[in-house]
This record gives sequence, structure tokens and C-alpha cells, in this order.
Amino acid sequence: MPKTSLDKSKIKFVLLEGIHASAVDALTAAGYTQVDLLPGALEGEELRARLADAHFVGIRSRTQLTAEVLAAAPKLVAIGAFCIGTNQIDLKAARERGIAVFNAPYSNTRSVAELVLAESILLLRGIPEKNAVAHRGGWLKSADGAFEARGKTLGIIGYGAIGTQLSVLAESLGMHVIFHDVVAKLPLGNARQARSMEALLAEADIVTLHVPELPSTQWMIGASEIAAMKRGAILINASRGTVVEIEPLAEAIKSGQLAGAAIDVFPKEPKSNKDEFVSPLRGLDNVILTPHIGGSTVEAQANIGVEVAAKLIRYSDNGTSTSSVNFPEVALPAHEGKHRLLHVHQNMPGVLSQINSILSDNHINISAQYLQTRDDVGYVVIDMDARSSDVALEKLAQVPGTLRTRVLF
Ligand SMILES: NC(=O)c1ccc[n+]([C@@H]2O[C@H](COP(=O)([O-])OP(=O)(O)OC[C@H]3O[C@@H](n4cnc5c(N)ncnc54)[C@H](O)[C@@H]3O)[C@@H](O)[C@H]2O)c1
Ligand SMILES: O=C(O)[C@H](O)COP(=O)(O)O
Repeated sequence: MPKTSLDKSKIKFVLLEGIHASAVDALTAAGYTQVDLLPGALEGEELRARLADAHFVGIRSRTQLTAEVLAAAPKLVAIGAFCIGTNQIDLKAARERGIAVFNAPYSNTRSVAELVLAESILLLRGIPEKNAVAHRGGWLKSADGAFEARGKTLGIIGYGAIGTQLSVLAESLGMHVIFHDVVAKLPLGNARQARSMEALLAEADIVTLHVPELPSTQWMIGASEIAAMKRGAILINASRGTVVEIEPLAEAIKSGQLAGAAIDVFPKEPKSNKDEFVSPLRGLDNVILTPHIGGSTVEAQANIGVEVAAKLIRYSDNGTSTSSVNFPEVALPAHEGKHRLLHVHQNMPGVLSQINSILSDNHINISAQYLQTRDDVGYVVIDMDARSSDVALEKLAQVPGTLRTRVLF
């Protein structure tokens, strides 16, 4: 056997944040034996120490993979975000180190949509407050401020995978759906695109947020947006904690400007289940507070485990990088009987011609070559005879601008 491909028993996976066992099962079935599964998020020195010899890391929304952390992970080949959001990862820094990032863009979307629909019904009926009062020995039997969902207007900000599913579910209850998105979207069913976010805020009985964390979505709902909502409306945020300003929201609940709210994500979330949750929203009975569990269902987590593990396995075994959120996307066939050399490099003129000169000067006969670039990084894949891969790897690793090389067989 040539010595270039890393034996699967030597490839180390570190899975943090209680990733579902389905991921471990998938990795084990694919022949990977070194899989460390940890229940919580890590940070600082503990995180760096764990990543020092890891080839793959799996995280959820909590673990911050900054440029500094990635610099302390010299062997890292790919990152699996076992969730939708990838804002916790420095995607550019990862790409510039030749590290591909994969996520699960759909597996938990139904869980979030169902939760938001349930919260809409509960809040329209004032159930959180009635429930809290009953727990304290009170009895709030009244129809005042209690409404059916039928005929109410749901305003969805961010009409993507979650927003659209929620749209369909809400219409099945007889709700009117309006939405706002920065991209033109096909309205599903009888849903209607609002003229602007302001128009949506003015019309909706319930406003729900389903946007990613971006500079443009940071604090997009603050005091003036809340003031622009109908008096007695409801606000729901299960997107990211940086999207809604909490202080003005708490004030609006106390003043009656908003009748209720359901908040699943917060600007500052506890590091683990052992830490205290601190928020100005605590103690407000008509606010549903949930600990970032919009996507936390058994079904979603099991599916995410399988989906992201499959992407990491495919990238590790075959080099295919399609659906990566930060990396050049290359779809590769099997390379049976051949050795496959993967070369990740800075995207600058001349790299490919240098690679091909080396192959030609060393009389290396290639059977296939694939190239894709993304921003500042290029990814070239070369299939060749087994006897050539040792020398090709040694020579191509020296090409100026090389970020990373691997050989698969
Ligand atoms: N609470 C949870 O547990 C949980 C679970 C899953 C996802 N999420 C969050 O929900 C977000 C949305 O998920 P998704 O699957 O629907 O994502 P998506 O990418 O499918 O949809 C997001 C939509 O928001 C739109 N958008 C972006 N910027 C906008 C802006 N400024 N104004 C209006 N629309 C804007 C996009 O065009 C897109 O249509 C994720 O990015 C993630 O942060 C939270
Ligand atoms: O981005 C996501 O998918 C959600 O925020 C869920 O994150 P979690 O896996 O940490 O629950």
C-alpha cells in the first residue's frame, strides 16, 4: 500500500454539543472508529486542545469556531454544522485554511415551523399568562383578549425554508399570510408578499422572524419597529438572538403595545444547561421563553445526524464538496482503481498551469481532472494511477499557494 492516504482508523472526529447518535452510527458504519462524542459546547483552551489533532469537528449553534480557534486546528479537513445556522463559524477563515464547512439546511425546519404555529395559537388565547396564574393558584377564566387563529394575519419576515413551511401550515388553520423577504419569492397558497417590512409590521396580528444572522438582520426589530406594529400584536423570534432587541420588547410587553411574545433565541444564551438564563423578559407571564429548542426534536436531530455525517463521509472518502457553505463545490464520481489527489490552493493565476507542468514533467498520466474555485480558494482534484500518487503528492504540495493536499484510494 502506498503511504499517502490516511488510514480510516487514524482519522479523528470530534462531535460536540450532544449531536445525535445517528451521526456516530453513520461514521462507524463507514469505517471511522475514532469518534469522540461530547455532550456540551467547548470554548477557549479546552476547545483548542480538543481540536489540536482532530481531522473533522461537528458542532451545533453554540460552539464558536473563530479564526483563532481554527488556527489551533492544523489537521482539520472539514467542519460539520449539525444545524442550519453557520454564523458561529468564521467561514472565510475556514476556507482560507482549506477547511470545508457543511450544514443541514432543511432537517429541522419542520420542527421550527410547528413550534411557531403552536406558539401563535397559545399566545392568541393568552394561554402562557393563564397557565402562569393557575400555577400560582389563580383562576383567569375570561374571553377577554383571547382570539381564534382563524382569520388572523400572520406576517413572516424571511420567507425561506422555515417561513414557507409555516406559511402552508398557517393557511391550513385559516390564517391570512403575508411575508417580507429581501429576495423575490414565490408566494405559496394564498400568501402575499408585503410591499415592505413596514407594511407587514402595520398589518400583521403576529409577526414571526425567520431570517439568518447577518449584518443586515442585526437588531432589525427594535423600538421603532415594535412601535410600528399593531397595538396588541404578537412577536415571535426563533431565528437568531441578534435579530430582536430585547429591552424594547420587554418594555412593549409591559406597556401593552404587544400582547405577547415567544422568544427562542437570545443575544446572550447560557453556555450550558447548568448556567443561569438571564433576560429582561423573565417574569413576564405572556412571554413564552424557550431555550433555543426550535429545531430540537428527536426527528430533526436524528435526521441532521445522518445528513451531516453523510456529507463529511463523502468529502473524506471521495472528495465531493457539493452543498458546502464556504468551499468550492465539486461533484466527483467514484475513483475505483485510481488514486485521487485533492489540492486546495489560493485562487491566483498560474496555479493550475504549475500543477499541470509538474504532472507533465514527471510523466504522470492522469485519468480525470476537476477544478472549481470560490472567492479566494481553488480546489483541484486529479485521478491518476496508483504508482504516481506518492510523487505527485510530494511535488504538488510544494506549489506556491498550496493550502492543503490529500490522497484518497
Ligand atoms: N431556533 C432554532 O432552533 C432554529 C432552527 C433552525 C433555524 N434557525 C434559524 O432560522 C434561520 C432561518 O432558517 P431557514 O431555514 O428558513 O433559512 P433560509 O435561508 O431558508 O431562509 C431565510 C430567508 O431570509 C431571507 N432574508 C435574509 N435577509 C433578510 C432580511 N434582511 N429581511 C428579510 N428577509 C431576509 C432570505 O432571503 C431567505 O429567504 C436560520 O438561519 C437559523 O439562524 C433557528
Ligand atoms: O441553526 C439552527 O439549526 C438552530 O439554531 C438550531 O441550533 P441547535 O442545533 O444548536 O439547536
